Amino acid sequence: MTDKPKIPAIDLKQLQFYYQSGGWQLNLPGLTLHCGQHLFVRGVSGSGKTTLLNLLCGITRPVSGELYVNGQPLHQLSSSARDSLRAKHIGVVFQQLNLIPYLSVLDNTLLSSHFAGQNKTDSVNRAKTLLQRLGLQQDLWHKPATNLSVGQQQRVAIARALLPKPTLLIADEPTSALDSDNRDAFMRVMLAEADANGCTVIFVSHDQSLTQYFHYQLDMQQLATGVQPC
Ligand SMILES: Nc1ncnc2c1ncn2[C@@H]1O[C@H](COP(=O)(O)OP(=O)(O)OP(=O)(O)O)[C@@H](O)[C@H]1O
Repeated sequence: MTDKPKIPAIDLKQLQFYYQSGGWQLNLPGLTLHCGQHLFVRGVSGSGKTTLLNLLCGITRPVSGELYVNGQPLHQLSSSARDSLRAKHIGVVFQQLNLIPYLSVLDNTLLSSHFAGQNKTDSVNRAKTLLQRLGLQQDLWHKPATNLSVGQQQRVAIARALLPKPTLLIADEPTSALDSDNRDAFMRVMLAEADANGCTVIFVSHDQSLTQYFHYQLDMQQLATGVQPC
């Protein structure tokens, strides 16, 4: 009996995207990433890194081409179906973090498990453990997110993204405000959590020193010419 072929975590083919205002275009011939692989993406400012992440997590839809995430055809799904897939399976850390200013650190963290439909008591316990491992101690948990420094907010954002144990984690410059000790702790917690849950990671950063943490690295120029990470 032969093994069933494994479904890639990410599989894109001849993907094209441009904004309504025109001018700039993203053309990606192909990219395949398998479950559990961790990819570091770099590129000069304006090369399309954030646009690529928005496509991969279904916030925007490609103009043409095919984009499969865990076998789901994102290029064919409605906006609400893409939102539902993201809530259940994709953890995202946006460059702007998108924390709710008036909610506490703990409630911001819990939002992801709420949208994923997970058990509240289990989620609260796991959220507290994650926050602690990221160096955010109990005295901060009930403060509004806006009372935190940007580096602390970045750690809340990764805790929120990791909480529901996503199958795909997408992070856009999530460590830009962290000092080196907190950045290293952040990377260790993020990747240990990802490995424990078989989660695929796509991580965008300008910080070249972080490439040591990843299985593969690519720049946007390589992606635009169809270079594969393996
Ligand atoms: N909402 C938008 N409408 C029109 N053009 C946009 C929009 N967002 C980005 N762009 C353009 O698309 C291109 C890619 O932008 P994107 O933000 O993806 O780049 P980036 O590599 O993430 O940049 P940075 O490293 O500075 O964050 C740029 O030329 C940018 O001006």
